[in-house]
Amino acid sequence: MFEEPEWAEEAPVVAALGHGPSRPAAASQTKGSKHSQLLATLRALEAASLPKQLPSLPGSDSEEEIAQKKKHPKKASFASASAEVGGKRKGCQKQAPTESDFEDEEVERKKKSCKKRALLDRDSVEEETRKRKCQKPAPSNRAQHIDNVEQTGPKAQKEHVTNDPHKSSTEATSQPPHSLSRKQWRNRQKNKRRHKNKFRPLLPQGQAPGMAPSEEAEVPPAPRPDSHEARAGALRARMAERLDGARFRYLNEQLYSGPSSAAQRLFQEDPEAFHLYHRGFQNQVKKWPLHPVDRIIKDLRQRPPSLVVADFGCGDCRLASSIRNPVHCFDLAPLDPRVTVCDMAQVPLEDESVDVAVFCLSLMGTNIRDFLEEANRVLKPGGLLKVAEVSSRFEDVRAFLAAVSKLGFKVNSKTSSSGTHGFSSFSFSPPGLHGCRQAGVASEAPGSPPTSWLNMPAWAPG
Ligand SMILES: C[S@@+](CC[C@H](N)C(=O)[O-])C[C@H]1O[C@@H](n2cnc3c(N)ncnc32)[C@H](O)[C@@H]1O
Repeated sequence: MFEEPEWAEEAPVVAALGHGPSRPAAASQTKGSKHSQLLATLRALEAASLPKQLPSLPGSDSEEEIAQKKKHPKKASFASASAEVGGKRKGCQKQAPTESDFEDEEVERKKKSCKKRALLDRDSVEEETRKRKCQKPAPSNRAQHIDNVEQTGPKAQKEHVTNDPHKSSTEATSQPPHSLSRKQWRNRQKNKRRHKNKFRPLLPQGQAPGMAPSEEAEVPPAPRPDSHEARAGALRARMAERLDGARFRYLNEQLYSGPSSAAQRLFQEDPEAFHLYHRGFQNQVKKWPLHPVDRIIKDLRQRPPSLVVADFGCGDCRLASSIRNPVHCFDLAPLDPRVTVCDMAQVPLEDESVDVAVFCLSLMGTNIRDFLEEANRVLKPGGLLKVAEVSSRFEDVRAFLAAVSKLGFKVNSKTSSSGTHGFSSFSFSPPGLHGCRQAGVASEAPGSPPTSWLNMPAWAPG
């Protein structure tokens, strides 16, 4: 195998052949010496040509080469490094195409192997170079050669990264195991991908499929309309709605079946129940073709806006919001800042201070008479009492009118509609504080319960 130190010793001889001086006196000696020199040079050239071919088979690990490496492990390391790198580069660029002994495929494989080895051997080459530099000065051609090697390193590395996909870091991990055939390995990769996709959560709308897994995990996917989650959500909403409806009916029943003081306590202790009641009430209102308070609003709009109005059981103050008149709003709990929270059996108003008293769907509880007497107290003489209720509550309208008349009120008008959403509206004129009281007291035996004055069935919401 060609070794660079020998080449360095032989090189001057070659140089003398072409450029040395000629002397005729020692012609024969010179001729013989020249002849032997020529032979030596030829041998050197022959020897020099051999190793150049051998590195064109790098990585082939031929028996010969392995044997050489075994014989001179250290030298072989450097020699193979320098010669292989240099030779392989040449082999890759020039020599391989001229090697007719080898198949193209073999040459390609060796080219790749050449690049790999160039990188791997770079370190050992550098190390050996350092050692040699310390031992003796490097010949120019060798130094140049090592320079080439030095250049080959990064270059080879670059090529290694850019041109050799089999050696990229990502692919290196997915190299087929030696025990598997290429086809088996491909199938395995395909299965892995399928498995991965199978358990990947659905991408939310607009999310790119290439998004990083961490991002996918951070953004919870929106459930599809027909998904189990969506159906469960809809079911939960329906159940909650039903539960609210049931609680509304329960509260409604409570308000009608007990005295107003009990209703007041109920909402004081559980303010949320009041809101729930009103949500239920609003749901009922949506089903009605006409809200009775709108009829009262229409009527009051035709009257002077200076009239003072008292709304008993005002709810969300729809009346006060719809007319220009000053309105006193009373209720058991506030849905609006204008509300004065109180039991309407006792409102904080002066006697004979209002022009119009309104009870719209608010004659609830067993002490209706107390409400009407309180209205009579605050109404000015010549004032107006307006009552609107669900028609079904008036089992006997005449009985109702008779009871109210006993309090001193005079019936002005009545309108009634039947059916599920039927309402009855009445308008009364109060006889004045004194007369009302006399009428009320006169009609009832002392100490008798208010329910004995008038029995009105509770409104049962549909
Ligand atoms: C069915 S809502 C009607 C609300 C409003 N008047 C309307 O027509 O939209 C009945 C209202 O009367 C109130 N109410 C019932 N009894 C009451 C009482 N003793 N004192 C004050 N408000 C009462 C209830 O709290 C409820 O807000």
